Amino acid sequence: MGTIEKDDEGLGYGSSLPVPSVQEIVRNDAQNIPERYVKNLEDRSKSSDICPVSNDIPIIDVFLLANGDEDERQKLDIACQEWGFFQIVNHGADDALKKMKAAEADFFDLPLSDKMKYAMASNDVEGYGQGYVVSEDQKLDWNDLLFLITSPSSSRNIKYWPLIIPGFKEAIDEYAIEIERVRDEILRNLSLLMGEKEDFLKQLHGDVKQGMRMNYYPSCARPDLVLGVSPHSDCTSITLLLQDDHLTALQIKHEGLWVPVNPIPNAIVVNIGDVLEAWSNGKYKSIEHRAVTNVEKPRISAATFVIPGNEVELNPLETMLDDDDRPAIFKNGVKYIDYLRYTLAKKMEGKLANIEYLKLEN
Ligand SMILES: O=C(O)CCC(=O)C(=O)O
Ligand SMILES: [Fe+2]
Repeated sequence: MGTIEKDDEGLGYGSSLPVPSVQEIVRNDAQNIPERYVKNLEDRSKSSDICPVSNDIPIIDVFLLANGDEDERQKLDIACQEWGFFQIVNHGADDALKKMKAAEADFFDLPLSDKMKYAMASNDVEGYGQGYVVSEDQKLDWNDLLFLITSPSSSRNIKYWPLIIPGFKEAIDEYAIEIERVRDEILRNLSLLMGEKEDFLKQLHGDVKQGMRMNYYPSCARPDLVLGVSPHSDCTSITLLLQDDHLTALQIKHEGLWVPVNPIPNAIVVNIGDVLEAWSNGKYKSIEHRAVTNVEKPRISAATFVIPGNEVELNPLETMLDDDDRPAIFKNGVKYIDYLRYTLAKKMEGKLANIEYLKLEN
């Protein structure tokens, strides 16, 4: 099936102001950190806020889940309640994952003039640029990105796709299919855990889309002053993240401290987004996370966002409610598109500012 060329309406999700490429700033002068990237003192990473051990982040075996292993499903339940983050292994997507990482590295290796051919339009969040830039005086993250809607193929806006890179499209096609398979396995198990039929959550997404945010974090002479990505929760149902096998940079907020997510080679990091928190009436938690930078090497990551259809409502599910023990804490009737637009109109500033929009007043 061919991919349609869209008109200039964009996704209709929102927009982000154009800012310089950080990769280029570092290429021109690696020692100077422009003022716009120097975070306010209270927002910087401090060693006293970082948890010294991070071995507790759950590891889930997808092969066992797919075989109906009840213990593994219970592990998933605990992971989603207590951590909101876990790493998955035995997912069977090793080959696709390697090609995906290589294709992404090829894109950021292109000269700036080539990358700019895929720059975000002024009314869109898809394309090459930065996200969540809403004012000229806001502090910026040490990050460049390429955001693409990858599936269904009818939702792709091919003008943002760097098809000059041999194998780029094939790598994304293959990876997107593998991710859908893994996504469906996780959703199937979560449906059962939520007391629903196994295809329930998949159906609930309506016209589901997948979007991929490919992140490039240049090395930084002063990682203590900047952040790769500011603290945020994802406005997805779930997110599946590929990260560098050797650099620890992702951190999640757990019991008041930042816990580094040590990479496991070939694993995929999965996190619960705000949508699943609302559907589960708060049983499963979307977790605030951020990425820091390092002096030595650039880092790339690729987050696949599972995005429900625009009109899908974020009501807490009946099976997750109980008048006595679990009264509703999330509203009925909020449409996904309204929530997404609300979050994209603000800078990234943690989880609360977003999730409050979905919660009932107490
Ligand atoms: O690069 C990372 O490790 C995190 C990226 C992230 O949180 C995102 O793109 O939403
Ligand atoms: Fe994220």
